[in-house]
Amino acid sequence: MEKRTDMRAEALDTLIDIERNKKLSHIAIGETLMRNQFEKKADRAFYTRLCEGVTERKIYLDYILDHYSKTPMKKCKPLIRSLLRMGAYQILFMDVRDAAACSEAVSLAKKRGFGRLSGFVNGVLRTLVREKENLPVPDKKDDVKYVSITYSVPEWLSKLIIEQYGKESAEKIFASFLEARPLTIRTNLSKTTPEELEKELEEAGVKVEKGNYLPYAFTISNLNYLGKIAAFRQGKFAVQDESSQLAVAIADINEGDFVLDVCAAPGGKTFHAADRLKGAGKVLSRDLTEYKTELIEENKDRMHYENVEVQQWDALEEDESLLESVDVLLADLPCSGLGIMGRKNDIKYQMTEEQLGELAALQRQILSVVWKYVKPGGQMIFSTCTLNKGENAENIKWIEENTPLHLVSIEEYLPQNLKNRTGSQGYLQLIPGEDTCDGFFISKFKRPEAK
Ligand SMILES: C[S@@+](CC[C@H](N)C(=O)[O-])C[C@H]1O[C@@H](n2cnc3c(N)ncnc32)[C@H](O)[C@@H]1O
Repeated sequence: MEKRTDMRAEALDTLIDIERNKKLSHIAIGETLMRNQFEKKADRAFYTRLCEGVTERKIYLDYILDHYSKTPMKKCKPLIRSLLRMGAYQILFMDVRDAAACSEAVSLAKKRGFGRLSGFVNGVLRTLVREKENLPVPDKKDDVKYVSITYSVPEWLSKLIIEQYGKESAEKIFASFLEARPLTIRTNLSKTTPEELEKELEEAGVKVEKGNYLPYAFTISNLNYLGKIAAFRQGKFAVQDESSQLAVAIADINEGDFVLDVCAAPGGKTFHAADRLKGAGKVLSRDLTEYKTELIEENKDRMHYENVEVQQWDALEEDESLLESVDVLLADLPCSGLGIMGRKNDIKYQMTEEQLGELAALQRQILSVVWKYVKPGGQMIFSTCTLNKGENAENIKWIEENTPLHLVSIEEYLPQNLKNRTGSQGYLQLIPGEDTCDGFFISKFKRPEAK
């Protein structure tokens, strides 16, 4: 129990750090884990779940707390607000004794110099415990507000997804983001087989389940650190969602091909492509900054693909030396990331409507430069990890109208459970809640052969 108290104090500091310094939650959490090296797996899990849970359910928690507090959460001091959110999250979503959630919050308030507000914290949380079976429900007649509060998403985002996918799908999408996400991996087929990898991981005590779409994909659990797993250190697998794996699965990559990945960090698709080249051919893997290219280099060091060349290059700048030279162009462009909100809790709070428009425009600017690298008869895979149609459906229309490239069917590359949707038209939108993966958009274009 003493340890748990420490975990709550750590979580409180992290949540304040996120709010005050506008730090990304996974960075703030990662820094604390790195600094403290909590020994017990259960402590780490408790701390992480509390920080992530409070962050992802912030809007809902404030709605509930506002019902039981005389002072609205917006007006509370940051420390008290975070303490109340933490208490409410434990009471409503965690397997923790209610009395412990309340008393630990009160004791933390006192320890941090807010003794005179400890009665207020106690009162709000104890009322919540009493009313827990009788919680307020947002007004169902107002779709946007209802979805926004229930699934903790800003109203503009609730409105956007309802407009683009309908209310029922929007609810499924946002509900799925609140579920635990499994860690998905891709077998590096040039280094091992899926069967051997599965066996090796199980022998190391890792729980392994088959993927839903690709024969070389697995989800893994019951592990401490990836770095402790020999198969990972030896580059036998990469962490990659199946949706992202599908982006390379739909490309025809043949041994000897020249593949260019224009926005590559940390290298998920680069190394998948390299794996398919089986040592013959080359992947030129580019990203904008040194920090990003170093991330690709780190993965290269671990996975040892000699035929991957990493370069710092701004995709907006035309590289004349590459014109009409590339067999397969991977254009996995910067996007709003609305498809991976379940993994990255901050996206929904940090993204804005204006940024959506700016990102779609940036994608077009990059596309207007990079399509020219595709050789006649070559292909371009355009993908994003977003659900926003302005960056997806509208951009593929733009590519067809503004370049000689045209969409080609991807149906034959798709697994049975993704066939008969839009694959024959050359694209697929993967939808969380309906599909068992991140929200992702994939499309395939071909440049006509020279006459
Ligand atoms: C969606 S991520 C790429 C993910 C990667 N393809 C993978 O599978 O691991 C988009 C990347 O585009 C990069 N980027 C943004 N603007 C860029 C530019 N002007 N030139 C090159 N890369 C850029 C970002 O740094 C980011 O790493």
